[in-house]
Amino acid sequence: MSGPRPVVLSGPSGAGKSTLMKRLIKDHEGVFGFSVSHTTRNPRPGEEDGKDYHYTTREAMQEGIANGDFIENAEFSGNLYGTSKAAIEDVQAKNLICILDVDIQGVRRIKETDLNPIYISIQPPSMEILEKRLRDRQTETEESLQKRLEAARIDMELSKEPGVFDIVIINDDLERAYEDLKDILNEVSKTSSSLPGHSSSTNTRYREVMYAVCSCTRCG
Ligand SMILES: Nc1nc2c(ncn2[C@@H]2O[C@H](COP(=O)(O)OP(=O)(O)O)[C@@H](O)[C@H]2O)c(=O)[nH]1
Ligand SMILES: Nc1ncnc2c1ncn2[C@@H]1O[C@H](COP(=O)(O)OP(=O)(O)O)[C@@H](O)[C@H]1O
Repeated sequence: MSGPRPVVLSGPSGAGKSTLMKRLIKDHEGVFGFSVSHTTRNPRPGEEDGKDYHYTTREAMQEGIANGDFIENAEFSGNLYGTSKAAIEDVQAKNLICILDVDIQGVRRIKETDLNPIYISIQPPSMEILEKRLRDRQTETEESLQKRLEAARIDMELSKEPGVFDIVIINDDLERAYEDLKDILNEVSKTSSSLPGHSSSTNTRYREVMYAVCSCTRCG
């Protein structure tokens, strides 16, 4: 795939991915674009078709998957979700950095493609805080909340495996997490425009991250 490297945001439902991503896109107009996924779940109040998701039926989505329209798809909490090729092409055609919000299954499937994104995991400080945030959000029934918590436990374990993510951000304090996300993406954009630029970073933590995501011969 050509153009700037896409960014995959993953992590448990309720970790704060949408909150961080929406803010990032709003604060950097003309820089980032969201890959609008398809889903069979119902829209929540305030969500817009074509903006938050393409809301569809299982039959239509399965047909699209069979046609090869999706780069990845997964079942999550009783619904189908997937990233269409068109969703990514729409963003890349505008020369924006494509941001994808996918679950851990999506991360694994994207790794089998040639998309070559940066993989960032957004994690909650604890299961207790995650549950509180999901309850306070008031978007889930008790049943879907329990399914999300079960998926979150699995996600939090798998995310610890080395090599799955380039970086993990703990979303405890929202401002701090947002600053971390911006700093990381800043470093990524610097290094992709002028390689090798990593050693110019004075921040040890980000330097380590950049060595992890870089494919240049100096760092590889
Ligand atoms: N694999 C995959 N996962 C997706 C996609 N779109 C959203 N998801 C994930 O599906 C899960 C549920 O998303 P959603 O229903 O919006 O609930 P929320 O995460 O609690 O706001 C989240 O983990 C998302 O990251 C997609 O296109 N592919
Ligand atoms: N750092 C934070 N502190 C407190 N509440 C948060 C924080 N980050 C997100 N939230 C809230 O937690 C809920 C889940 O966040 P959301 O962005 O919807 O998560 P996700 O997209 O990962 O499912 C939302 O109601 C959001 O306002």
